[in-house]
Amino acid sequence: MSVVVYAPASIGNVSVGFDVLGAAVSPIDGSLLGDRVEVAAGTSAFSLRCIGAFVDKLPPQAQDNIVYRCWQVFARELDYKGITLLPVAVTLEKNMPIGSGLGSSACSIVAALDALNQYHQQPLTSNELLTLMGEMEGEVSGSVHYDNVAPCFLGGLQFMVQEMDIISQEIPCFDDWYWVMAYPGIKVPTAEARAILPAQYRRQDVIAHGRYLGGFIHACHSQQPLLAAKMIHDVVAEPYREKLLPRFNQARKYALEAGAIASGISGSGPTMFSVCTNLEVAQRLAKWLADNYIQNDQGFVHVCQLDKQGAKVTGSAL
Ligand SMILES: Nc1ncnc2c1ncn2[C@@H]1O[C@H](COP(=O)(O)OP(=O)(O)O)[C@@H](O)[C@H]1O
Ligand SMILES: N[C@@H](CCOP(=O)(O)O)C(=O)O
Repeated sequence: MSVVVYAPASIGNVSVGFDVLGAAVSPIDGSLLGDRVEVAAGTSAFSLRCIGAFVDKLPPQAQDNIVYRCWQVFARELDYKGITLLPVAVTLEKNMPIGSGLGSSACSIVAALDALNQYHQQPLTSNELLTLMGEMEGEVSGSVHYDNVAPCFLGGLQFMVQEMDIISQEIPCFDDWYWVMAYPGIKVPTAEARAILPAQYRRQDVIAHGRYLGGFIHACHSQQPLLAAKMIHDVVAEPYREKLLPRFNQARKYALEAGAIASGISGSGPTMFSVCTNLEVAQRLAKWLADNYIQNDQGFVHVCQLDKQGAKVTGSAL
């Protein structure tokens, strides 16, 4: 018996909520934009086989793969609970480019921990799993943030509450929005994109950030899509990161002139997202981005919508 889990791409920050907002997305054409992990019976405590389009971008040594660390912390938690750890053979299908701004590490982390937990008949609660997921993200990016792993695991648009033992809760969003995701094909390591951010901000930026974030959350709850779109502004990270994204400003200007209602950096980049309310506009923009924002054959553009389910067990073995 084996378990295969698919974990979707995510948009960290969603521009307006640095480290506290994240959205899971999936291509409307049904193609996979996420990693898959299979856990099967092993002949030793742990083995790892890696396949997939971006397998050659992974660390060559298994012990440097975050999936291995996921198994180690999962084993730690079972030991605390006095539960027997089963020998496992793990397969990672690496479909997500690394350093992409699409939550690539989160996809592997979520798929691995969810699959290990399912294979062991779910000894850990969702909150316990999400806590481990945040710990793993902190290892690869230098500081714990949940805005990729929470939407990737739980689906939808997630707000990082982090109070009263609640890590994340879903915010109602707009299921009819089209999220055009354009990955240019170059790498921007999250850790580096976090290191360049200032330690302090001006009062006026703090006030603006509070207005945008609070306004966005209010507009989502009161279902005012155009107001929500107007609030999608990043005064925390984008002013410092845009220089890491060649052609981003021109692409964002084109997107808004072409009919997108919002556009920004996905996670720490270089992927950019643009929100459209009309499929034809989204598809026309996707074509333009493919011709003008993509920089090599590793790049791609997908028209997506919110993935409301998040991580899911899939039938097909790897
Ligand atoms: N299975 C994995 N998937 C993605 N990154 C991994 C994995 N295992 C180890 N890593 C390492 O984690 C780091 C992830 O880099 P990061 O910039 O956070 O990527 P992303 O922003 O796409 O998640 C890289 O140094 C990468 O080598
Ligand atoms: N809040 C994080 C999000 C990183 O997303 P990723 O997809 O680039 O890993 C940040 O902005 O650093």
